[in-house]
Amino acid sequence: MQALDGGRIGTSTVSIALLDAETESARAYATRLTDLVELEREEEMRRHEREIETLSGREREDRGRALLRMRGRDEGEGLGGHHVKLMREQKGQPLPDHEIRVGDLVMISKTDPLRDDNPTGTVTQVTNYSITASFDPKPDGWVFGKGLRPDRREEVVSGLRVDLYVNDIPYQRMQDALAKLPTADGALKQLRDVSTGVASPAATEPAPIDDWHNSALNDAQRRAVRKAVATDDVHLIHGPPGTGKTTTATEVLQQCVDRGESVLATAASNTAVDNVVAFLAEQGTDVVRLGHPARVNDRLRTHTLDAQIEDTDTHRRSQQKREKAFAVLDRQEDLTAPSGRWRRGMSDRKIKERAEQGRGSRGVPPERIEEMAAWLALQERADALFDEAEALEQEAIDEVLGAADVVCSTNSTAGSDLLDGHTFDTLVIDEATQATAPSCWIPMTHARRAVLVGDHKQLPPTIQNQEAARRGLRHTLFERLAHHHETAPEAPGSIRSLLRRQYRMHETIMGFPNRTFYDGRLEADDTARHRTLADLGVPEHALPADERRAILDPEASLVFVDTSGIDAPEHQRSGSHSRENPREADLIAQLTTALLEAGVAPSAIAVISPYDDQVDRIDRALAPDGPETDTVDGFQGREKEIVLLSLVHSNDRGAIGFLDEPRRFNVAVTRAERKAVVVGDASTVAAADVLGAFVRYAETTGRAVPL
Ligand SMILES: Nc1ncnc2c1ncn2[C@@H]1O[C@H](COP(=O)(O)OP(=O)(O)OP(=O)(O)O)[C@@H](O)[C@H]1O
Repeated sequence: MQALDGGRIGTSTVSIALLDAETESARAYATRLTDLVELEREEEMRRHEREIETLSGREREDRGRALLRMRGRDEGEGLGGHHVKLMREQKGQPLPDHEIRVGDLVMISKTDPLRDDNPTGTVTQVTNYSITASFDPKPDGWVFGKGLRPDRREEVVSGLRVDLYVNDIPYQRMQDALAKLPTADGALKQLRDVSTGVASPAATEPAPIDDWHNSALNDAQRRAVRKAVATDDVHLIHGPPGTGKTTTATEVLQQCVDRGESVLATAASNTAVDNVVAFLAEQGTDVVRLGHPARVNDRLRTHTLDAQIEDTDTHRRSQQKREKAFAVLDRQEDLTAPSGRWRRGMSDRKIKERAEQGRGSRGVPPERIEEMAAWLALQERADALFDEAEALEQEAIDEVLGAADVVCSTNSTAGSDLLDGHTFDTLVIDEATQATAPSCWIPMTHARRAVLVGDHKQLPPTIQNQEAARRGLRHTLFERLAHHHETAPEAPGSIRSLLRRQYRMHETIMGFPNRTFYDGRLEADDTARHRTLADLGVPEHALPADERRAILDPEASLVFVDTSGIDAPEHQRSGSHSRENPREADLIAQLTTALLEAGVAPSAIAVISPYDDQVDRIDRALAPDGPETDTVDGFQGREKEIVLLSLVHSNDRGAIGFLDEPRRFNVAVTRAERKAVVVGDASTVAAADVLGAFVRYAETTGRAVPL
């Protein structure tokens, strides 16, 4: 092989690289991942098809994935094909809430949404009143309401249905990022080769740091920051729940800012990004959060790019230009537009020439021509003003991005046009073990080096297609890097830092995940070890005298409430894939109310459940200004003094659905600081290994309260 290397076969040069079963060439790696992303995309389409089959149009509209009673207007040829504007049949009616966004694929149908020949198009614009999509080829006439009613007097009102078919943008961005890998050079090539195991990470000495933003960091956290800040390519920060991964990542970001670097921080989910933004903002770092303000936590809206742009003078100037443009367009109203009847085939240039000469043309009187020329002049003026407004808007964006210390976004949004051409000195991906490799590559193509933070014992990325999962999409970049460059975290050249001391949970809450998931290597910091509700000044006598007192006892930090003795069956709403348990929801509402009445602040409590429908039910049972409610997946990375968890499942089959993923249960029980109350039916859930072990742990070490 050595003899062959560098030689020629025909016109090709032979290059021999060392590959084993686990290392792939860059091209093979990118191609494989691109194929897996495509499988995911197809799976999403199939899921929409299945939902279209099983739900009525009205039900799908209620979920925001279809729009009924629509009509189409032909907008002519444009970028990407033939444009059609879709609006409610009734003029001027706004669209209901929906999930359809620019870049999504939508399908139009009239009688049967499952017909193979229904046109599909890409959404190019969304307003409160309309969706515009481009189609190639041009859809048939029925889409534009062409045709006559049987009485042949009036145009048919279309009665169209628009269905969300696939949210294409994230897939496109992943594939665009992967497409850059085979021909990458410089920093991206090194990141790629270290990730595929072809190259070794560059050896660096930990950076000396004297000024810490967070002086509370422990030795392991400081070591992790020193190594991350010094790395030339990749560093991994690994730690169980509450060990301060996000805290450490925040320090890494701030140290990089201090060194004058440009910094990008991302995560797969909006919640995780919000979490990083909150940490940074708390420390007074200037952050700008990319992404649609509607998907950003209310408290953090002021950090969004949109909000910050609105505060700039440049944006105000842009708005003024826009207003002027509209005023100019208003003046057109009194003039004759150069449309079919008066234009008579004349080009714009011809109209202007004739107007200058004061001449008419083929039955169009000179005064009409003059009006049309004036109309055209106003149009040009308005167009120029709109262009200037747009340029100023771009300037405002650049201003805000340039002034920010740290840019934060989801992995996917890092692939938006906003960051086109931007390369950041350092990228930090939080909760990287919850992101697929293609998702991480989106921000990685914008970075010189990357710090990945995660814990592979918490929730993995959601993968919809089983084949894609099996063929490797479930292995995250974090895991792959850890695997390729496996050395003890303490070893000098290791690319991995391990955090072990947790600052969140009372030791009884920590005990179960520690023995089940972390081989007993987790230790509780003294500040957290003995924290209970009693420290918050909740007196036992303030609690109700019924069985709730045993459950809410301030000294009991881990309580399992067993509903197997009462009639509390799970339910499934019709058409829903989710689950709910009304009795559990009522019980949780009563427990929460008792806590609030005993003086606990709503902000100290969170109620979580694996199921959306149960969260929704509990949410409705609580007062609007009551505690936060969320799914377990949505609450990953978060913490609260008291967490109530509703397991939901109660059936004769021992079926536990979402809870069959032990990592989801790990996330769920590790959110509480002082008190975790888990409500569930032991006779159902204990059939599963991990949950069975948890019930036994609660009986022996925590507290079990049978109802
Ligand atoms: N060195 C420290 N001293 C005191 N408190 C700390 C320290 N490090 C972290 N904490 C606190 O511990 C809690 C958990 O930290 P953080 O959210 O960063 O952990 P995490 O590892 O990211 O958790 P998760 O895995 O659940 O996302 C936070 O309240 C944080 O302020």
